[in-house]
Amino acid sequence: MARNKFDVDEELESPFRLVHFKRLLGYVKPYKKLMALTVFLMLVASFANLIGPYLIKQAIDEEIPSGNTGGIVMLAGIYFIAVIVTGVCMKYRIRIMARIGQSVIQHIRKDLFTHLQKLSFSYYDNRPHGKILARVVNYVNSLSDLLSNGIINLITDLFSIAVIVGFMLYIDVQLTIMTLAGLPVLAIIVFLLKNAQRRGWQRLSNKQSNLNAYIHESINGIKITQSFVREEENKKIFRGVSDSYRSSWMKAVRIQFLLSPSIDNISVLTVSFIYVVGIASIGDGGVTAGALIAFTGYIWMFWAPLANVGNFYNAIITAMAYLERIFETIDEKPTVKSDPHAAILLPIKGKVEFDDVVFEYETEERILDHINFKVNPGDTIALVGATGSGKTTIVNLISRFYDVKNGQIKIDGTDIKTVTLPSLREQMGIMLQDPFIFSGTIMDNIRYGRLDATDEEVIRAAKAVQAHDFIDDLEDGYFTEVNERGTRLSSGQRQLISFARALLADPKILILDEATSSIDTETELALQKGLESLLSGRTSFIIAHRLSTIKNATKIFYIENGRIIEKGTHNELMEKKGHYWKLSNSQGHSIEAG
Ligand SMILES: Nc1ncnc2c1ncn2[C@@H]1O[C@H](COP(=O)(O)OP(=O)(O)OP(=O)(O)O)[C@@H](O)[C@H]1O
Repeated sequence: MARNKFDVDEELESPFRLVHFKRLLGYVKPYKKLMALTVFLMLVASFANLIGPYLIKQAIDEEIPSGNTGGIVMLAGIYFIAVIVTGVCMKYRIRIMARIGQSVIQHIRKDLFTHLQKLSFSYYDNRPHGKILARVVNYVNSLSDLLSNGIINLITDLFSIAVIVGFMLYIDVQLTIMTLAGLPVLAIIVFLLKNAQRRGWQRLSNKQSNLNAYIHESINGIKITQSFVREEENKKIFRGVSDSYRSSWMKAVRIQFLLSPSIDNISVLTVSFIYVVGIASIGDGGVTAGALIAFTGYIWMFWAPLANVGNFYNAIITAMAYLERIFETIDEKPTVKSDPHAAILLPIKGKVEFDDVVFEYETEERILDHINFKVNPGDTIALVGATGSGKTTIVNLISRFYDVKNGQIKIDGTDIKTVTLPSLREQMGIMLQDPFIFSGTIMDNIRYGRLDATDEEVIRAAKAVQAHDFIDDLEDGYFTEVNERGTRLSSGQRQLISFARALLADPKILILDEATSSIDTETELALQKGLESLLSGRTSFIIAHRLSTIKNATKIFYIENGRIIEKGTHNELMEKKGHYWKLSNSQGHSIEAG
């Protein structure tokens, strides 16, 4: 059962977890020298920036009244240098931080992708692929800002706040206390608004993930959509998903735009208040005009870093939710994995045994019920039976795509759970009903399972399965580019390519899951020869609804409700006049009827 459909929001509300934050810092650690340099640059920049109002105060209160032109020029010069220093430091800080941020993101994304490659079928069975995509792309991107700016900004903002308050106290203690008195009120407003803002962004990224999942599903199913003329219905669903994305976007920005004017208003109120109090006290020998101007300058500068600290708090809380999902994926244990003490499966002969195998998917419904059989090397086994009876499940277990619940599967007498997965799967060749074609050339696609094969070996394999002629007819022959899923090829051609791919990989055990279903009778006849060379010397399991393709099998297993209820050669089963005979007759009748 799908854990999360395209229209079900992911849980994105998570508390701050120090362990995740530490893990994130682990990714940043290799860049700690560069980070230290950036902090230094930021501190220099903010100090140079903050000195401005103080210089103005000096000019107004000291140099202008005393008519000291040299002093004024010197202050202007210091100001000019401060501006240049700020600019240069900022430029390098942005450059270094962007580099660190992107490197860290690349590292996290690489870990995610590498791990996704290892996860078992059951993981993919249960999740919309668009949402997995959102984790690798969108969620990781969302960390970018936090990593590029957030952490460093926090340090410099806290530093700026301390320096500003220092300058303010130096200018006038009383005015500073008055300014800071309003601080708790502002903090509460910022906190509340920011909280709402964070929830707004989380809702938005949920909706974006849903949108991703739906678009992904729709692209994959486009042919079915068009053939069932579902475009209008799908448009309605899309409009629904996209409307909720739009409205959550609107809500998020509405809250965001509320914050900035609020802070501006509070700043203006505070500055006005300080002007009133300050001007009233100028005459009484209180603050000087220059001090008042400098002081209000600092007030303006004070709110920005304060709001940034609030921003950081929210950015980190939001990032925590993303990190949680990202680390959850990285930590997801493959349900099927090599045992730590697993041995390498040495080159096999191809004997396969199912010893009282019981199997259930995550739904815990019994799918295979005490399956027993022994297959000798080189045998061809055909699996037949009604749809949903468990044929594909049996062959999936041989490659250990899922683990059995009870019983054992042995290859050449070795329990497949005791050997490493790569050494097992390398000796298997699997061809599915809808063979996957990757973007690239036909040559690349055939070579997919054996990268060291020469061009001549690829061509020989293609010839053996009768694929050479059609490939040769393509405009660039073996070097013709095909797109993902091989949409420019017919399904029969895709199957022939997957036959060649399997032959080239030279597996000892071959699994053909309805692999000949899309090949026309003429091609099939030609293919029989190729298939013979493909099957010879290998143990093969063939699932086919068309019984004509499996008459020559060493043994035929008739599967019903997860059990083998008939076993034997075609002739034996025909004589038995049981289920296989009935199936065979029904196909004969339907052919006659057709
Ligand atoms: N990933 C899965 N999760 C849960 N149940 C599954 C999963 N895959 C298959 N099943 C169920 O297991 C049963 C056997 O499926 P299986 O694909 O092995 O049948 P089959 O005999 O190969 O069918 P067909 O001939 O239609 O391909 C079915 O009832 C199916 O619904």
